[in-house]
Amino acid sequence: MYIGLSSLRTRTHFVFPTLFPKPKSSIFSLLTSSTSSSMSYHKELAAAKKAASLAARLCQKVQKSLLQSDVQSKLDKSPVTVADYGSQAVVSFVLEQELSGDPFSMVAEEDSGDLRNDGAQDTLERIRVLVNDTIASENAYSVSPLSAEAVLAAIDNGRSEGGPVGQHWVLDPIDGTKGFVRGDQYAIALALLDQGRVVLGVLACPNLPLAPLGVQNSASQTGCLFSAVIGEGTFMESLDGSSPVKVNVNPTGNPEEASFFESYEAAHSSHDLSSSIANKLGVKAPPVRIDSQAKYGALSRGDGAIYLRFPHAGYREKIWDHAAGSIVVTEAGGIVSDAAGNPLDFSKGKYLDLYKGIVASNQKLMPSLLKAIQDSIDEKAASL
Ligand SMILES: Nc1ncnc2c1ncn2[C@@H]1O[C@H](COP(=O)(O)O)[C@@H](OP(=O)(O)O)[C@H]1O
Ligand SMILES: [Mg+2]
Ligand SMILES: [Mg+2]
Ligand SMILES: [Mg+2]
Repeated sequence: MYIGLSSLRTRTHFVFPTLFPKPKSSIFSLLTSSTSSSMSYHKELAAAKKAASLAARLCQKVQKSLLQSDVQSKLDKSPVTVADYGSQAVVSFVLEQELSGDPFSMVAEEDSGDLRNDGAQDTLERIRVLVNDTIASENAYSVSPLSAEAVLAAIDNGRSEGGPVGQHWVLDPIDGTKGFVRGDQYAIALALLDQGRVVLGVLACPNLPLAPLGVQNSASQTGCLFSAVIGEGTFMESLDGSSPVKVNVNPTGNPEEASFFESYEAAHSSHDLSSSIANKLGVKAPPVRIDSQAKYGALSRGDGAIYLRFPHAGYREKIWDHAAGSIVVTEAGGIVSDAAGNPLDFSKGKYLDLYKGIVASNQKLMPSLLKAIQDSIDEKAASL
C-alpha cells in the first residue's frame, strides 16, 4: 500500500473519536515534574518546536504552488528546492534567536554553495522573500528583513561536523524532498546531540493526518508535530496548535497484526528484501510506503509496528535522516537499530556506520524480526 496524500484523502471509515482527548499531562507539567538531567532541555525543546513549526509553514506555502524553477539538482543528482534552503534558514534563524548566548553548532543537510553561483540570484531572491515573510508572520522577532547575505549565512550555520563532544543540532530542513515535490509526505526533522547522544527530537509532518493512517477520511485534519526529550516520552500535537498527547508504539507481538513501513522510493531501500523479511516473519499486511521520517512519527503512535530500510550497496546513511525520528520512536517505547540489532551511533560525524540497514519496531517483535532479517540477508547472499 502506498500512502500518498491523494490516497489519504479518499479513505472513508473515520474512527478517531476525540482528536485530542484531554491530555493527562501537558508538555509543561511534564517538564516541570521531570528529572534534573532532562530539565536542562526545556528551553531547547521549546526553541526546536518553534523552529520546526515555522519552517513547516514556509514549506506548506511552497508546496501549494511549487514551480518547476523552484526545484534544482544537487551534484549527487538529488533534488533540492527553495523550500529546503528556506526551511534551513528559518530553523537556523529561530534557534539563534531563541537560544542566543549559548554556543551554537548545527549539522544540516544543505549549504549555500550552489546559491552563490552566477545564475542563482533569482532563486536566492525567492528564498530571501520566503524566509522574511515567514519570520514576519510570527510577529515575535523585531528584526529588519534579512539580506541575501544574511540568508546565506543562516544556511551555512549548519556546516558543523557534529561528533562526540558538546552539543550539536542536527537538521534535515526537508526530509523526503522527492515526496515534497510529488505533493506527498515530507518532514522537517530537528534533533539535538549532547555528547554524541540524541537527547531531543522534533518532527514536523505537515501532510500527515492527525488520525491514524488508514482510518482517516477526507475531512481529517493534517499536520503533526512529534517531539521527544530523552527520558520524557514522545508527544504529538497538531501543527496548528493543540495540547500535546503522549503517544506509544504499537505493542503487538503478533506479526499477523503488524504492518510495516518502508520508503516510497525503491531506490532508497530494497523493497524485495523487505518483502522477503515480512513473509518470513508472517506479516500479512502489504507494505505501507511513505516518504521521509513521517514513517518514524507514524510508528511512534502505533499506526504500524515495523519500519524496514535497506539502502542499496554503497549508500551511506546521514545522521539528519534518522536522529529526530529515532528518538521519537525510542521515547515512545520502540527500538531503533541496524540490521544486526546494534544501536545507531550518532557520534561519528555526518554519517552512520551501519550493518546493512535500519530497522525499528517494538520490544516484542524485535528479536524475531532481527532473525528474519538475518535469514533473508543470508538467503539473498546464497542466491547470488
Ligand atoms: N540511494 C539512497 N539510498 C538510501 N537513502 C537515500 C538514497 N538517496 C537519498 N536517500 C535519502 O533518503 C531520504 C528520504 O528518505 P525516504 O526514502 O524515507 O523518503 C533522503 O532525504 P532528503 O529528501 O532529505 O534528501 C535522502 O537522504
Ligand atoms: Mg536531500
Ligand atoms: Mg533526508
Ligand atoms: Mg532533506
